[in-house]
Amino acid sequence: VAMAHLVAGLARCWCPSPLQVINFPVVQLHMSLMAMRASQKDFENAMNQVKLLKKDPGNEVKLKLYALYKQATEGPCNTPKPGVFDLISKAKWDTWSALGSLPKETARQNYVDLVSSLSSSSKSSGQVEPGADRKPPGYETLVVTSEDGITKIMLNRPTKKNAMNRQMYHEIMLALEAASKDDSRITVITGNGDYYSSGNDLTNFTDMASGKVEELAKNSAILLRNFVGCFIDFPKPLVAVVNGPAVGISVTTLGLFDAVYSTDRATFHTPFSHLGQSPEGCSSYTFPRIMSPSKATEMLIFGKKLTAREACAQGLVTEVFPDSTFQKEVWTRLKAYAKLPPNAMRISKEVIRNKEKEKLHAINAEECSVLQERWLSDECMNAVMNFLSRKAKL
Ligand SMILES: CCCCCCCCCCC/C=C/C(=O)SCCNC(=O)CCNC(=O)[C@H](O)C(C)(C)COP(=O)(O)OP(=O)(O)OC[C@H]1O[C@@H](n2cnc3c(N)ncnc32)[C@H](O)[C@@H]1OP(=O)(O)O
Repeated sequence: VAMAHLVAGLARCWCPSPLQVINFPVVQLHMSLMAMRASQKDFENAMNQVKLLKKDPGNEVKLKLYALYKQATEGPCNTPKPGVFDLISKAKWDTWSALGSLPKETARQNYVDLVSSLSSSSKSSGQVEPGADRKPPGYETLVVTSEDGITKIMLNRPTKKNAMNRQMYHEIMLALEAASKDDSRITVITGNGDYYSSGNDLTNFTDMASGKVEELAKNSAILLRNFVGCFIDFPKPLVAVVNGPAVGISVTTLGLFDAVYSTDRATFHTPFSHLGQSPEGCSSYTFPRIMSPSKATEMLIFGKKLTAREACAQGLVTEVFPDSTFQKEVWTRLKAYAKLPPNAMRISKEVIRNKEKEKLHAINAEECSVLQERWLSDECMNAVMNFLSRKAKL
């Protein structure tokens, strides 16, 4: 966020037009950041402090520490990706790779900052209620609960309209993996607050300021491909409870859900051309099939925003409910569905979806590779800088 503000600040102060922003502030940005970087001594102290932590910081934080340590000591991840079944090594590899080309010095500073925040929260743990430190580790960007046969994954960055930062992409993958194996029968994704999700967090692009943009784009394409792959492969009925407007990737992935229930307050739009980007989430294949090629063009190429009722008429949304009764009606219905025999539901999903899986994985791979190029284009860079410098609302 600090980086985003810096970049936005630079854009406003030094450039009359956002079109000129991309190339030159990077060096100055680097220099000002260098001044506040941690020394090797600070880094070593932080490594010792980690061993003294009284409270287990939880798996997410441990993964983050691991990735930052590796990045600070070895640089970007270039080891082969572990197999899909080696979950722990894969989670470690994913977290490290997601750091892209983050410079070693920045990783060292981030590691020191993270340890320092853990140490201060661990010092104050004497004031919290007894036993609180035995709470199971949770997610930072999600609230995941399981009851009445339903696992609910709630996107939980309401002040950012549930924009998906890198952490959220990783956490959604982990939550889907866990939900696929727990004893729930249906999995639901929904949002906290007034938005379902505003799509990709555009501050994800601020890492571009640290150089090695090609590598960052490549790692982001891998992240996106894995993320969408989890939706393609999800084995149980997956339902979206769209509690408010949805943008970008939160719309395209709806084509991979088994049912989509929406409040009448929601809107659906994919401003890819406005952002110099191209469709993802397999929407280049699912949308023309769901809603006809020309309606898909209006959404995916021209960025037309649909109301919930329009999205329902075009088949993207299963049913629309008045906002005042939305939560009550949808959850009553889902609880009833969750009483159905789980094996029958899972096998029926397999019969419906399995024919398409291979095709969808191929489409996903192609979309990600096209996007990887798009992210490096001037059109995309300029659109993101526009948003970060508050010149455009999409
Ligand atoms: C090489 C790098 C690659 C990057 C990583 C790739 C990973 C995979 C990428 C997958 C491809 C996905 C594509 C998409 O999803 S495209 C869609 C992207 N989303 C947008 O373009 C929406 C942008 N947001 C807006 O237009 C408006 O914020 C919105 C209309 C959603 C709401 O407007 P409103 O006026 O009601 O509210 P605010 O703008 O004041 O928002 C409140 C705060 O939330 C922040 N916000 C909202 N959305 C985003 C977002 N998408 N990214 C970052 N931040 C967001 C907003 O800035 C406000 O923050 P502050 O309070 O701090 O100002």
